[in-house]
Amino acid sequence: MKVLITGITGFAGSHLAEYLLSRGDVEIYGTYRARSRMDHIAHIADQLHLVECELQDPAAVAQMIARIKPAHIYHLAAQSFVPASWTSPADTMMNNIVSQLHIFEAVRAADIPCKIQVACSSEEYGLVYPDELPVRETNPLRPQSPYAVSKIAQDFLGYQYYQSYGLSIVRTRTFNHTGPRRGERFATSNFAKQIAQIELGLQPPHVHVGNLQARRDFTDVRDVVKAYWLALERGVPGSVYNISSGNTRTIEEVLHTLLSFTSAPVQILVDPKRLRPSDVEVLLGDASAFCTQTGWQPEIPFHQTMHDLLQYWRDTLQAQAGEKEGS
Ligand SMILES: Nc1nc2c(ncn2[C@@H]2O[C@H](COP(=O)(O)OP(=O)(O)O[C@H]3O[C@H](CO)[C@@H](O)[C@H](O)[C@@H]3O)[C@@H](O)[C@H]2O)c(=O)[nH]1
Repeated sequence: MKVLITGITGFAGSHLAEYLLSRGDVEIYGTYRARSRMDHIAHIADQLHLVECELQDPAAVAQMIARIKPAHIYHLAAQSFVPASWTSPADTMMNNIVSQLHIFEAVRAADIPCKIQVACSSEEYGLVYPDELPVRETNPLRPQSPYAVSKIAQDFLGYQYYQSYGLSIVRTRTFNHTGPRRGERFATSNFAKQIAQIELGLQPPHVHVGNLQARRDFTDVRDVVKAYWLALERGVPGSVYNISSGNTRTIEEVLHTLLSFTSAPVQILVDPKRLRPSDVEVLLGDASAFCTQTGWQPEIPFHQTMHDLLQYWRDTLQAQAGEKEGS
């Protein structure tokens, strides 16, 4: 079976490719852009069919889908960093909404029996009241960022293309996920990188942070990509599913978990530039609909995820230092 992963060079895309390869029953195609970095997939690149494709170009997308004729599309490519959606809101809308429209239109034009997973987000819930927790798929959406609005548009377009044209679309509203290869701008990875830099003497012993009071529901990316596979194998087309762990913790707790793995003395400094115009205060998801439908359960404990993320940064920084010495 041919599967297509948009954004295969990214964080979730690279983990999904690894997971699908471990299953051994699929032929994997993946899109990247001219400026994409290949580090996350370099170790498996010879087992993938990589296709350069700008998803904002409708003709390129149509040609690519008509040629590959994938049975599954995992649409993971996106502008996924919430703060960037305030500095470049139009770019976020184009990347997230328009690219997805091009994929849907290309599948319609190719007239192929293709299942599509749309990567939506818990950010869509935005402002959630205490009596609404844990949040279910039926909760009102009260977005707190342009990014959240873009994900609501992706989500509702998925619903509408299913209703209007019968496209076999499953929407996943994934709560925060992290692990090795997480982009360094995101809180967990940013803190882990800073700690690893402090250990190596590459930065003074200060960890710079933003809003530590926000609460998030974290799942390991390696569990999340299994959920994406199950979403298309066992999910009901037209449906939307939360993917979450059912646990919430403050960002301060996340930081202290990471700090528990180091003996480096560290001072925590709040950087006002890291605060957002409006931040989602609390996210805690109810994934029971997805678990019941697909049998999915998150397996990797949060401590393990944080440990592996810190180790990822230690290894990455040491490798970079080795390269500099060698050159
Ligand atoms: N990035 C960042 N966030 C910080 C920092 N300090 C505190 N935070 C807080 O940590 C929380 C998590 O921020 P991010 O890791 O940037 O993730 P996010 O905004 O919750 O968005 C992530 O999860 C969404 C699902 O809910 C995803 O859709 C999105 O793409 C992203 O992965 C936010 O409340 C943010 O204000 C910091 O130094 N950097």
